[in-house]
Amino acid sequence: MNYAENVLDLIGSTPLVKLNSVARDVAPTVLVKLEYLNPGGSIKDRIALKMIEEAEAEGKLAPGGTVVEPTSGNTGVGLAMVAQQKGYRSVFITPDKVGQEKRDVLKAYGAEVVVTKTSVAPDSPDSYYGVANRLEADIDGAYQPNQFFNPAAPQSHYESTGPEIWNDTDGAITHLVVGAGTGGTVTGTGRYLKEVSADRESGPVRVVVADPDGSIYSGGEGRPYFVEGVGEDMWPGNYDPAVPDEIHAVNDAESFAMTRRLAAEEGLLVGGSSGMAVVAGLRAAQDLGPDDIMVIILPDSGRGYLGKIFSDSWMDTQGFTVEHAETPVPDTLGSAYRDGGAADPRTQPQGADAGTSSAHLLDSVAGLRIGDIVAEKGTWLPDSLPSVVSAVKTTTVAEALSTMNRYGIDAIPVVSQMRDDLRVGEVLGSVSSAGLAERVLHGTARPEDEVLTHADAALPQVSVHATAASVYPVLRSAGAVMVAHDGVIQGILTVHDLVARLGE
Ligand SMILES: N[C@@H](CCSC[C@H](N)C(=O)O)C(=O)O
Repeated sequence: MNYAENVLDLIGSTPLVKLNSVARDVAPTVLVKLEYLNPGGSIKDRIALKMIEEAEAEGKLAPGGTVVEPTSGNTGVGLAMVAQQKGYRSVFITPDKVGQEKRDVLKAYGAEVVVTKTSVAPDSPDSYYGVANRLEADIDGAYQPNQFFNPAAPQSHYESTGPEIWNDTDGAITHLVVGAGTGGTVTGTGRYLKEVSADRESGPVRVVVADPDGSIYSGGEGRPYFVEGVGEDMWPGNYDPAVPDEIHAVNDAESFAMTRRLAAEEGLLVGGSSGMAVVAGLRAAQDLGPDDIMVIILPDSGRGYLGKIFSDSWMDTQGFTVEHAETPVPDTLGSAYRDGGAADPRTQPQGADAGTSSAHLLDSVAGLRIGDIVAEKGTWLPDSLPSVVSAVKTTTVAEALSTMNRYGIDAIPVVSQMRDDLRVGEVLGSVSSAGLAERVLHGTARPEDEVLTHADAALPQVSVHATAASVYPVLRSAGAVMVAHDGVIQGILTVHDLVARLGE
């Protein structure tokens, strides 16, 4: 009989598969390592097991103990699985950019989940690191593996991921491509492969790091991005900068487009960090020849992102372009639609346009593209007016009110920093002149208060690709909407902006 004694025995030994369709324009053989085939669904099972075993061996974790860890999800799943099998309680702290599906998975394993804000500084007590430290101190018998600094994490890749890749390529791998988050995968796997190939005639393995645009590894300031589980806003001890040979910044739009292509063309349902790694790999492969063998690590499955990267409406709302394969409707079906049967899906609004009506909007406005209205608005606004009028979180209620009065705007976003290219993740909420004025008049807000303490939910967000007709119902109830393209806010649209387009 062939079976494992325990699910933990199934961690590792993941296969390599060749990319065909998406890599057809590059010369090297491009192989991907399918880490979603680990039992917890990601590469993080490897570090979870190693960190817990080391903690037990060192007496840091004992029966009755609790595992506490800040995580963007996958390390949490690995730790939850290991903790459950070994009889420990587990508590995970995840930033709010982590999707609900991932949190539900943690709970399914029996873990407890605490959610923190994504847009807080890493050294804030309210960041997911800060809350984890507090819980570790408060819970009796708690142990925080600390994937960002625990040397057992890179060691697990040095002992397993690296040797697996070396053996499965018969020592022929020339390039390793890997996303960096905590830094453990690139440090451990890269270090092993470089060492084992050091004396090779063809030279050592070259390590290519893929990094979300905005993250510090590729020179960013730690600005927010949508891709999950990779990139950083602080330097983790497990990232050894001596290991990478090149680092590529990849933006969310490129990562998500490739993630969808991997599912649609290669049969690989993987997460956004996998799409990001493949974009970086194919970029690096442009300069390589047919004898090169590239291995790209795909960290997790796409099942945790069905409500995001694989949801047309989520993608649309963030302003990402959704490519659709053309599905021809048979002629007979088409004529049935034409003959007054059911509505023809080819002509019905989809995504953001679905389920709304343009009956109450004049034809001259209804069909206008929101992105065009916002761009046009930019051409006649005074130069002094930023494309997105907003209030930085630390400004006062009085200043926010005066900004809205000055520009004649009813509602503005509250942001972490003033930016020309404001990212969706930098929007913390919104304030309206009516709402703030009412609070001041009722004494529940003082003019000198920080505006963030009186912010409401963020303004609704729509895509540049949406039409005025589809956006109008939201606009009418909210008064203003944020218009996004590729995760960046292009401007604010108000009902007045639609009125201004009448008669043009
Ligand atoms: N800063 C990153 C996440 C860091 S790595 C965490 C790890 N992948 C995990 O599963 O916990 C982000 O922006 O998501």
